[in-house]
Amino acid sequence: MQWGEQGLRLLDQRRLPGAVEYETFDSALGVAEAIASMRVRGAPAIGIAAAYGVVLAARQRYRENPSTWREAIGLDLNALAGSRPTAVNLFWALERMRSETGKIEGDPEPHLLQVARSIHDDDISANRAMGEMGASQFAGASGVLTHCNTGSLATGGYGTALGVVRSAYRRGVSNIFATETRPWLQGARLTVWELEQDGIPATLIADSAAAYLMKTGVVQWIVVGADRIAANGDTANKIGTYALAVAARHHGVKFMVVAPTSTIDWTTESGESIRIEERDQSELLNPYFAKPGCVIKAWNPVFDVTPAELIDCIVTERGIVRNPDRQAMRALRADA
Ligand SMILES: CSC[C@H]1O[C@H](OP(=O)(O)O)[C@H](O)[C@@H]1O
Repeated sequence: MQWGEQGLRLLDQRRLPGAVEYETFDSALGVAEAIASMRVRGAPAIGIAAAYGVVLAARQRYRENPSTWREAIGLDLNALAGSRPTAVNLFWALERMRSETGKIEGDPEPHLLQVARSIHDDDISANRAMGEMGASQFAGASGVLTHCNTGSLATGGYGTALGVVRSAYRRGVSNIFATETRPWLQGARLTVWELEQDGIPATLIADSAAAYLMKTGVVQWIVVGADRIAANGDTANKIGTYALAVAARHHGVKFMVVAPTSTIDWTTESGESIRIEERDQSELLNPYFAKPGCVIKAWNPVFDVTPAELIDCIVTERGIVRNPDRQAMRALRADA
């Protein structure tokens, strides 16, 4: 993701790994569509893209009418907020940008661009810090399994859970596994592509092979990202994460969530209240079944919620919470 004079340049993640194709977006509505269509995806990356989308909105509305741009960008903010429902980073970034608008005199673009860039840069710094903190928990471990894509493609850079994997590899963890992560294949298309680009050896497995892999004893940790963490530590993440946590607990494998504190939603008491995005059934069903009157349908929730009691630790840039619950999570609050 790169900002330039023409706007926001995004890598179309739907085309990876076979094609590396970029597109530049010059409007907030364009960025909203890029998020909704998953050209750009991953909770932190969605938030950062939305922040740049607010810059584009302010640029456009200020040019239209310097006196009413603050009111006019409301429609753009709503479009960005409506792009995807689960990742709280999107709403955190939009509120962060909106809160700046009252401070601005004259052309809003320079000020808002500076804030968007700081959100981007802070995310990369947080990821590098979390990478080291998370990897420091792997003492004695030789194998780790990760789910979905939580790398540079899903963040401002380096990654959350995949950042921990990158740091752990440098510390000698050599058995790295990635699930394919059906149906959108973030693991099979994006995670192993990122690791190949880094020259980091890894093994792709079918989602359905994960429990069997844990039974072999070759992995000691599961490390995943998050889209929304509730105040009690319940964590919404890519569909399949909950099953991994259940199998991990059964097999004595440790379970780590890695996410910046912008992923924690303090207004949501528990995972029961987290809205789970359901995407079109065409992302799951073979085109053969896309015919009038077909009796076969698909249910395509793309996130699930892992209860805090199945999570051994949550790694954030503000520190690590072990055995998360409501009380333990309070240490991560900004006012803690
Ligand atoms: C650090 S990415 C967090 C999170 O976002 C991914 O979802 P999606 O690919 O649908 O945007 C996945 O749940 C990752 O774990």
